[in-house]
Amino acid sequence: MFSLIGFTPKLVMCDLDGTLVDSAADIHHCLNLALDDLGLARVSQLQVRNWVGRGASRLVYCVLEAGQHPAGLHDGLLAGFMRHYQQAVCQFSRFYEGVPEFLKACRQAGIPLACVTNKPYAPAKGLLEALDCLDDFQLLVGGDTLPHKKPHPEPLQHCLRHFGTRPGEALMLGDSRNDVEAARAAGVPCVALPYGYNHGEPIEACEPTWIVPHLGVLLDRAPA
Ligand SMILES: O=C(O)COP(=O)(O)O
Ligand SMILES: [Mg+2]
Repeated sequence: MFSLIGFTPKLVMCDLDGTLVDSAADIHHCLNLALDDLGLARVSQLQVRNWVGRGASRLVYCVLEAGQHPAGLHDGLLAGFMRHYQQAVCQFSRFYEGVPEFLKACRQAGIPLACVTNKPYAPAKGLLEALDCLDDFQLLVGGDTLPHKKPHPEPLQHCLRHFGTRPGEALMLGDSRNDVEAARAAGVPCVALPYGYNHGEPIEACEPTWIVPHLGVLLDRAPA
């Protein structure tokens, strides 16, 4: 395990949306239910895929801006979205290729896992629970857990302190510029996945330490 990156990390910090879980269909569905409640036009799943990654509040601002709706609707739409999403966080969401095997391998190797997401804590916990992997993570940091979220290094530094791990001995896994920049600012090497949500920008442009097609590649098995 981990021969591709040349060291065995003492802590693996994982982004959630777009890295472990393809969650855009549920986010899209619940956003549209909240838009319906307010009599506003629906958005497409492609739009949502380009907006996810900076937390729920920013997501709602993107929706309002795209529909040319007044910013004053933000708090109402956010509350509606959170209500719907909390009730139906995992109707369509699925792990990406290699994720269950990767989590299992880390568990078996005794490598602690933290989930570091910009998604608010409550739905992040609900999603991990629904996918039956909450217990794989010794720590969950949501977008509303600390004063700053990614790309600020604070969530990663919080994890490093919690586990007493030095930055260079940890590993960040992510799909977006937020993850790569947070890792860089915290001094943590970063494996990026190219399949997630990066606001339309190729992940190469963010210059992560490594890019792998899926997390199964880190397990040193021959690809299927
Ligand atoms: O919900 C979001 O904004 C994305 O969260 P992520 O940090 O898990 O990609
Ligand atoms: Mg992400």
